[in-house]
Amino acid sequence: MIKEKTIQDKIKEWEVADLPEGLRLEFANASQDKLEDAFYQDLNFGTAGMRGLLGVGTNRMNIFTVAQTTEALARHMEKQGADAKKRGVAISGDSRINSELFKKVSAEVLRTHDITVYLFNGPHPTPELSFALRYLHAYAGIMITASHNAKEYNGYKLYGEDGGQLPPKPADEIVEERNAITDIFHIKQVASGIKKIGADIDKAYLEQIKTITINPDLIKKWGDQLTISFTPLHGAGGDLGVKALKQAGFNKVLVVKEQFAPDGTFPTVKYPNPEFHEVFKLSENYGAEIELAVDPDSDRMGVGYKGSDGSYHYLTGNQIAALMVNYILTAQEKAGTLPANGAIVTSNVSSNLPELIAKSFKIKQFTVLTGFKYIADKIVEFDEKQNHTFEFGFEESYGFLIKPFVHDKDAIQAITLMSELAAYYKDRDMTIGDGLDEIYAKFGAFAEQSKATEFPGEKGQEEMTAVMTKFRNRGPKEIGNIKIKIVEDNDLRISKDLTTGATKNISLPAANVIKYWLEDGSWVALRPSGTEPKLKIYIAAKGQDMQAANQQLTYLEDQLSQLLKK
Ligand SMILES: O=P(O)(O)OC[C@H]1O[C@H](O)[C@H](O)[C@@H](O)[C@@H]1O
Repeated sequence: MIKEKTIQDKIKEWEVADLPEGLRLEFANASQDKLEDAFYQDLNFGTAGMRGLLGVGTNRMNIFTVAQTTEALARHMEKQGADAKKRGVAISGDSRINSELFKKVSAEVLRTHDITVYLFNGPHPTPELSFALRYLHAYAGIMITASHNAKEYNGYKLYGEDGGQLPPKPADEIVEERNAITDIFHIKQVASGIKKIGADIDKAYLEQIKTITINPDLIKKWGDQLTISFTPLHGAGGDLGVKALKQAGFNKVLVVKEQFAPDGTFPTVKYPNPEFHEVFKLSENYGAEIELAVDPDSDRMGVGYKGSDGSYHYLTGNQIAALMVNYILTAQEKAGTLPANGAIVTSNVSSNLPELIAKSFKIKQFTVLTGFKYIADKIVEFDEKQNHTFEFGFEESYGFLIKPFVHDKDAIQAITLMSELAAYYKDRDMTIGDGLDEIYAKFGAFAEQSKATEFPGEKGQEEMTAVMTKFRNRGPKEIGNIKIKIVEDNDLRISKDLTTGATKNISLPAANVIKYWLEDGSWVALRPSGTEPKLKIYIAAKGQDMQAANQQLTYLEDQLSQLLKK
């Protein structure tokens, strides 16, 4: 039994350790509060692996915590046998501060265990790493990125041999290995025998991207006219993004120059997050018909379009997904390529509209928990059972996957499809917004929103747990004047119908999510984020038309915030 170290034990160890200059200075100047936050835990493994502030401490991203986690992966692989080690690990990273350094440390730790290492040269997108894993037949993958977080953060995503983010079981095993590594300052590293990759994988990945195009004639018709602005937000996706659009036949791509070069300080944006409209400020100057933005590791995409009034409008992740599902299935039906056993996969806090659209084409829908790894799991299951053709996967948090040659969300695929979709509406003399209205008229109006409240630090964690417990214990019967019909408590994995009292088991794994289905078909859900110290609140309001749905959304938002204050 290893005795757990106290915060003070850990601080003492770091005090005498041989730290690089930057970390040493930070340590020396840190306040007591800061030190406590930096040492109260080892960096958490959440929805998307390990993510945290750069800096000194066990609760921070630095060369020591990165080496420790990689050593844990290596020990885990030793236990899997010679084949796993021979197949090896592919390592990539985005443009963030220290991404290159952490890639190097990871590579060198693995090499001491004689594990094959494929190291991407320079910044590359996350979906490309996912693709590379199956392309290289590697055993695992490491992606150094903190996705869309501010520049102060970095992170470490672990991938399995199927190209998906590591599911909870192996992730837990690696965390256990990590806990057993008590001296994190003397983890061995060797620099020899690292295989460099990059241009070769770009080429193979871009070849696959060609399969995204459904209607090449449409692109031939509009490719020289449709204007598209594209920003990688200082991240890793610029080069591949431009190449993907070019090869598909879009010749009017206006690159947002100020944000094109990889730069981990993200000089033009505070949060390089395409969920936020602010990131499009510079794009707007380019005056394009559609605006595409991808986050620094190019797994998420945001979209804006110029409305008939000449101003820009921004879509939510749910709206983008509805448009995409509608376009894919419509275009495939026309081309005669719609599969008979097609299926889409969505998370339990995402919109139901894509499901309604899919069902109108006799395409099935599957629900999973938040975390794209669960969508990837479904793809693997479809492959094994040969029972469904994967047609689309998405999460409301701006993550989309069109073709399963990647097993994670892929913004390079998404910008390619989105451009074709814009051409489809242009061909019909419509904007993307008109396209959405057409969908609402057919399937019903939905207004959705995801909001997050910050609960930082150790105290924040406790407060967030308390909010969830309070909701569970209080058991509201209505939100404002709208009755709750069904309560889904995913922690207990029980769904209860409040009108009949009947209960059903939820087949999803346990997770801290509560979802209230209201009698008018709207729903609200609460869950602590698994990547950031935030409580996420999701609202999906239904109405006769968009005005009614929006009104309902405002009403529910207001009522819910009152409930949260109680
Ligand atoms: O809501 P969270 O737990 O913070 O997760 C938000 C998102 O984080 C990462 O990007 C994961 O890859 C996604 O699958 C997930 O949806």
